[in-house]
Amino acid sequence: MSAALSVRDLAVARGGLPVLSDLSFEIAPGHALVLRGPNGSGKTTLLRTLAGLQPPLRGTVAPGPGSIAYGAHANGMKGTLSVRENLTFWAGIHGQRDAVEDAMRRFALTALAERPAQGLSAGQGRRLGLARMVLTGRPVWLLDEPTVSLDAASVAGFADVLRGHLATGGAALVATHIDLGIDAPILDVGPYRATLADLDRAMGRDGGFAA
Ligand SMILES: Nc1ncnc2c1ncn2[C@@H]1O[C@H](COP(=O)(O)OP(=O)(O)OP(=O)(O)O)[C@@H](O)[C@H]1O
Repeated sequence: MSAALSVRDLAVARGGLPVLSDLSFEIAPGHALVLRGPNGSGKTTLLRTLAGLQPPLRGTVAPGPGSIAYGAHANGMKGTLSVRENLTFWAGIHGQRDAVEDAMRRFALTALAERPAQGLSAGQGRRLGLARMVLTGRPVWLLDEPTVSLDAASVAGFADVLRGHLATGGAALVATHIDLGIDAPILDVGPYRATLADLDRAMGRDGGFAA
């Protein structure tokens, strides 16, 4: 079976500076991979690159961004529109309008359906962002600290949704510091930290000693 996500010899940069290099991994359909590494080690940069939000320095990512749903933030929601209106809009873009009520139920948003998005708490907004991601209907989820601001019940609810996604052949790459109770290997980005040689390469220098 072909990989849901295949990354080959990837190098990524932030602000023009190489952050990670020589990364290769695959995620099979039905599987998740947990991203770990200290603050500033490049997890977000990697996820943004995989999502097609910024170009890689080198390497390949397959499939393209059209198969990938990124994020867990409520960014981009219309603050004056209600939770239901926002989700209906996003679901419509992805041909998933029939799935809106179920997504609201799964993220405990039904009671908040008529609430303007700008009136949500941080955790409620996070649940709205996760519901929007689910409504893309895309097979590969890239999640950047999805449980930040979530209470214990919401973390458990999210883990259930993620398990359901994997059970139906979806895949996920999740940067998280907490144990989601998902059976997934861990990819520590520490060993892939970019070197001075990567910086030289990115700046078009040969990295050798000056004569
Ligand atoms: N907007 C930016 N412009 C330039 N450099 C940035 C920017 N955001 C982050 N960086 C730098 O890029 C590097 C990688 O940051 P990144 O956010 O990918 O790490 P992270 O592993 O996700 O960190 P955290 O665990 O704190 O979320 C860090 O050195 C960081 O300081």
